[in-house]
Amino acid sequence: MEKQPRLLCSQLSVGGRVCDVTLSSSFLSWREVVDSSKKRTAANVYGPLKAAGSHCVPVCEIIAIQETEEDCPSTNVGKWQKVPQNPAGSNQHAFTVSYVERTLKHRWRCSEVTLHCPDRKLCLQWVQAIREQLALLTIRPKRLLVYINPHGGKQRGKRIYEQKVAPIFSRASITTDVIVTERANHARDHLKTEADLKKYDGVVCVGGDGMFSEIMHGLISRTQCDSGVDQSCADETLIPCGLRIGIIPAGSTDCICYATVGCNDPVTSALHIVVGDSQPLDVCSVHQNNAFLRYSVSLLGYGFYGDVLMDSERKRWMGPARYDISGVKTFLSHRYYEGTISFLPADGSVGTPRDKIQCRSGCNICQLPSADKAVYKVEDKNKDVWQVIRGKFLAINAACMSCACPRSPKGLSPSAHLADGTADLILVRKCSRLDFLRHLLRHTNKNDQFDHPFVEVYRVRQFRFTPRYQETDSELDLREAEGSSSKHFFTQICREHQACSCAPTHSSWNCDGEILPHGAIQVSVQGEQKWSKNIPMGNSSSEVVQS
Ligand SMILES: CCCCCCCCCCCCC/C=C/[C@@H](O)[C@H](COP(=O)(O)O)NC(=O)CCCCC
Ligand SMILES: Nc1ncnc2c1ncn2[C@@H]1O[C@H](COP(=O)(O)OP(=O)(O)O)[C@@H](O)[C@H]1O
Ligand SMILES: [Ca+2]
Repeated sequence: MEKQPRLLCSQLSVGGRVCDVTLSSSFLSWREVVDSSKKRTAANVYGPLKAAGSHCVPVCEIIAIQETEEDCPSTNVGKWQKVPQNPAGSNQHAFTVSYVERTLKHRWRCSEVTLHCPDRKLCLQWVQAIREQLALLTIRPKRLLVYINPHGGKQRGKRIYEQKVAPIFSRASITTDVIVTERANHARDHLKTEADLKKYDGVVCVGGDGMFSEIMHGLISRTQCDSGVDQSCADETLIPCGLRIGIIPAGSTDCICYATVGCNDPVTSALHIVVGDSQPLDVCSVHQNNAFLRYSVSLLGYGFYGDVLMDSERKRWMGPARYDISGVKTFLSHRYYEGTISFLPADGSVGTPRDKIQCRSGCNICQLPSADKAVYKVEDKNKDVWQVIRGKFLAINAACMSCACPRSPKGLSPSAHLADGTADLILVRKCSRLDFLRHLLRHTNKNDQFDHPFVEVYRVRQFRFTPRYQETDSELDLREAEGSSSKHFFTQICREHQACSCAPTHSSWNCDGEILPHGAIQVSVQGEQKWSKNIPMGNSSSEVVQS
């Protein structure tokens, strides 16, 4: 730890023990004063007593500070009144500091410590000094606009917010305007046209990926509209949004929260929001022939995940279990889809989907500014050449981030980066049910899900997909020229007789958990530099923050 100039240093009492308490611009620390004249015991000869009595909290992780009023019942009047509470018996002036404590599996909790002072003047001096340090943390939000989807996940959004999140915001003196949505797209429309965004430092989404997507669409559309940017043009440079989005997980998959924070725990997310953590995210824009369709930040999946979603929407009443039932049903149906995928590969400097590098908060690759990425460029002849793959697929997935979630803790693409300007394109070709099951099961364990001959994965900047039934005559002719003449004859019959029994099967896209019925799409990953302000709050990996 780098030595910081001390702002304040006193001997205060913590839990009945006298401690040296120090405040610097970076840390608040307290260490029990060990009486050297005390007889040495086995416990303190080797130092554990001293170590156990030593604590250090980064100032940036202090949630709040307040003067403590210590009350206890008076015996004669039956009322509560202030009495001295210091076990040392010498004072009644204390202040309480609430701070972040890291627990297992990336979870954060709010802890408290009460420090007793010998007099009020010193107590106020400490409260003032800590408040001044907190006031310097300007990245922290003060006013938030909160949208709650009461029907997401197990329908616990409202309760989660009221019981677990609101008390933390209130302790951190964050003021909120809360809107419980009354219909799908309520939050999106409100953000797009009505909300007075100047009043807020951020927007909070209480719900799942679908709800996050609604809010993201509202904010992006509002910003583009205010700036006169036409979203329907696939090549248009988008204007960054000025507000961050915080996620309180209360949905069914919560993959955007899980993949960014490392867990789907509402208290952890609330604490990340309070301390002002942020993480830029890549956003994919999805178009069809110059018509804007949607944005995506997690999964764009055609075939298997599109079909799971389509089936699961009819079972919403089941809550998150709908995905398991629809997953099994879709797996058993074993449908495959034919089509053409073309993609623009990413530059080699952003790594590969199989390099086993895990993206974390502060990731080196995501932090490279785009100009530096160009300097690092590995000369790659294929860089600007579209690659084309035709075939029969069980699933075509594009993951802008790992898509880690409780069902798959490492995710669909474990090495995908959060903000590198690329997506991982995963093609699962037609294979046997058993092979597909092997592939799916590898999402739930440590084995490499890409290590199958029928799975291909590419890191891409853009891609296009055209299902066979939407291919133009010239595309079909090209394909048929590659195939046999009998195939050509067969295809002609099918194209001319739409009602024949061999009509192609259609899937739809799963776009962050929302159904996109369009088959043919064009997708571009908007570089993170364009989205550096449109970021979820509450999403740094604790492993990095701890280091
Ligand atoms: C037989 C064992 C099968 C195990 C398969 C496990 C594979 C899990 C991969 C999960 C990828 C999740 C990608 C996330 C997508 C979400 O955006 C989306 C919407 O989330 P929400 O709004 O919170 O509901 N969720 C899904 O599409 C669910 C996919 C579940 C597939 C089983
Ligand atoms: N009040 C509401 N009533 C019905 N649907 C809503 C409401 N608010 C939001 N939605 C929609 O619910 C869908 C699912 O929301 P989400 O929070 O992602 O839950 P889940 O993770 O269970 O799918 C989203 O498409 C969102 O637009
Ligand atoms: Ca990415």
